[in-house]
Amino acid sequence: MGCGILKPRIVSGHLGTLRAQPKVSLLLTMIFLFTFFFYCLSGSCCDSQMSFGSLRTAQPLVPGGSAPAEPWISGVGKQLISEDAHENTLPPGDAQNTLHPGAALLDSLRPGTAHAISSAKDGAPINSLISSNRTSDQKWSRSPSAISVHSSFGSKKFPQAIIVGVKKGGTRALLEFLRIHPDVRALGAEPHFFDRCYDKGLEWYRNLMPRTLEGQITMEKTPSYFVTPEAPRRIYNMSKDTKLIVVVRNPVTRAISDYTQTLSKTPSLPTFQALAFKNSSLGTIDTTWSAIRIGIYAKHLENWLQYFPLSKFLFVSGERLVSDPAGEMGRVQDFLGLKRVITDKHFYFNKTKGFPCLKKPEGSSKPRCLGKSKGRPHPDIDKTLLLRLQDFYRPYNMKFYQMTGQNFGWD
Ligand SMILES: Nc1ncnc2c1ncn2[C@@H]1O[C@H](COP(=O)(O)OS(=O)(=O)O)[C@@H](OP(=O)(O)O)[C@H]1O
Repeated sequence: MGCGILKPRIVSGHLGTLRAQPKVSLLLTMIFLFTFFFYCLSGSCCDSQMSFGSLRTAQPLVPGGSAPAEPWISGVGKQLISEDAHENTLPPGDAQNTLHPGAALLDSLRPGTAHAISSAKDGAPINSLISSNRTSDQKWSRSPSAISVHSSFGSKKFPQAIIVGVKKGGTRALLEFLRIHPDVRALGAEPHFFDRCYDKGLEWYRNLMPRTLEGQITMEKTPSYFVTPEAPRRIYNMSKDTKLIVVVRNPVTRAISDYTQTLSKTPSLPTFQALAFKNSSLGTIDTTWSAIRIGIYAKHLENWLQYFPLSKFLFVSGERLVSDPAGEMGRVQDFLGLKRVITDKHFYFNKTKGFPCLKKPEGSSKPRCLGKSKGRPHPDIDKTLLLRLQDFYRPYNMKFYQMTGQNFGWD
């Protein structure tokens, strides 16, 4: 029985409208398909998938502000990244069991998910991503080009640029700002390879990296590298061409920020004054306390300069990263040889947060500020004590300005 018999039956049917029905439904289908096609072309299609994904990880708003309070590091990622340098760490013990085999497994078995995981802002344990729906959430939270291109192609390379310091300088903000650049692919978590995990070997390290295409830069940030005596030599041995970015901030404010972070975890911590001075009066400053020692930038830089020439460094002002993020990002992009894509239009100042935030962070269409652990209120420190610390740092700051050829205006 062919189509010929069916056709006359419909035509000869007593309901004349039957003849029109297939055409109408065909027309409606066409209209629907065209509408959907153009909807997708405009990008709205991905947005809807994005919001579907993000619905699962509801993000509260900053009180009184327009941006969500959640950090850019969202979802499962928060397990590793959300808090601070300490918590941004891939625990040395866990790292090999979770990241390396997991990443390898994903690369070989599920290329479509490898990108989402390796580029997760958080460096969430790979195992948890494999076994949860998060994988697909993360996948859909990205633009389609990112999914199809990055996930299946490219290769894992050693980072060509590393944010090596300094702790509490603004390193997270810098990395998250950089991540919106299409030619930057960065590991979200701090791998701590050159300080704590070096014995895992370079291949382990490379395997942590997100895949990159030709022309893209692989990056990571671990602020403790700057004060690790072995780090310069180890990085040099990986590649003497590595570009090194150091975000520096007034060492007095940095020390207080460091203290504030520890205090948030250990409320019984002695006062800042008790820790900063050897005999609790405003006597000798205790340079064995890491919060103080880290801020002697000139000393740490001397060690680095034994391996790398100054031209391999970019010193970013932590203060300007807050007051003029676009300007500072311009310098960073130039240093990395990138097209100036990140500009003023990517930032807005969130009054509630008191910091610049991104209008569209990587992988999201919504504005986002850094999390609660960034921009914490600092405890009040006695003015005399502050002046004493400022005096202490002054000669080191001067030396640092001289070495870098930049005046950061801390004095
Ligand atoms: N845009 C934006 N949003 C929030 N916070 C910002 C931003 N830019 C710089 N900062 C400053 O970054 C400080 C934290 O520095 P790090 O990210 O280097 O800290 S860490 O070492 O990774 O823990 C953090 O220090 P605290 O203010 O002491 O919390 C901030 O002052």
